[in-house]
Amino acid sequence: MDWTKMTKDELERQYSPSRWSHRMNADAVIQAHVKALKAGTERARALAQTLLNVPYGEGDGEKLDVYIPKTNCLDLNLVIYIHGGYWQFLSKEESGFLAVPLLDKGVVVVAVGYDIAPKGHMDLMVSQVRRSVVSVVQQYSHIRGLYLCGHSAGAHLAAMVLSTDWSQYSLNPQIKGAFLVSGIYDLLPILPTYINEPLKMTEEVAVRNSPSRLVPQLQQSSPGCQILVAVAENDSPEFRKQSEEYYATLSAAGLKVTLEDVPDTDHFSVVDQMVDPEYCLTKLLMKMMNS
Ligand SMILES: N[C@@H](CC(=O)c1ccccc1NC=O)C(=O)O
Repeated sequence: MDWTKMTKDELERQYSPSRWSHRMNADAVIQAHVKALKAGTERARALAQTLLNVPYGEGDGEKLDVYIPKTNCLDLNLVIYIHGGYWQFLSKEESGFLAVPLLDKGVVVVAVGYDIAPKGHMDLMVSQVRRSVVSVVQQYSHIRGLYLCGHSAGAHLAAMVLSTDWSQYSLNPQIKGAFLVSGIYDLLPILPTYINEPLKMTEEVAVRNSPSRLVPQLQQSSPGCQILVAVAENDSPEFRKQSEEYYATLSAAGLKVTLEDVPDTDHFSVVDQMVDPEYCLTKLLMKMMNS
């Protein structure tokens, strides 16, 4: 069904990922997700050489964590991870888990912090993640390749980074690949829902921050970027449609994009399993970096 024909209740159901898990009830699945992210981040902090709370701007929330392989080799790839949580939950403190499988393979992982709502608003969060990428490129200019990975609201923010008009910034980061996991690319359907209560987006804000409408800018800014749009098999029909439609738009624009429908996953397990080096998305990310 077209979202414009849905009631507020139905939209809220479609945009409540925890209600669609086949593993657990809504509260339990979120709890398990946060627990898995925290445990993974703790492991990563033990395994890596870390630089925590590195500022990328003046604001209190404008800090990032760097996870560096202990066996220092030259020619490293770097992945910037942008956490999810509907622009109002989670932080970089539980967002280092992706380093667990990648450190061994000589990949630096950066977990970006940004000001979630109600402190932050959509334009600010988008500006923060863009500036964090510029700052990482300035700091690590010698790296082999720069990649982005984002989950849920973080996939939205990563897609907004790809669609940046860099003429406003001090440099143009060459992003080699982007891993967009269970993202939202059109913000209009969430305007009438509870998700927008702390965000307070107007239609104008939602329109200018919807990656689905910024594909021409992406084509200009990131024409060679390899993009993987991944969605969980058990994501809600609306979430699945968000990924399918964004993939189709990118593909029609001639971009290098693939759609990955990840079997036997829900909105949360689709990303928290990335601590496992044998998980299909972890392998695909490694493959992207080695291609
Ligand atoms: N109300 C949302 C909550 C949610 O999405 C969420 C909550 C805590 C941490 C992460 C979340 N979502 C995505 O990462 C839900 O029903 O799943």
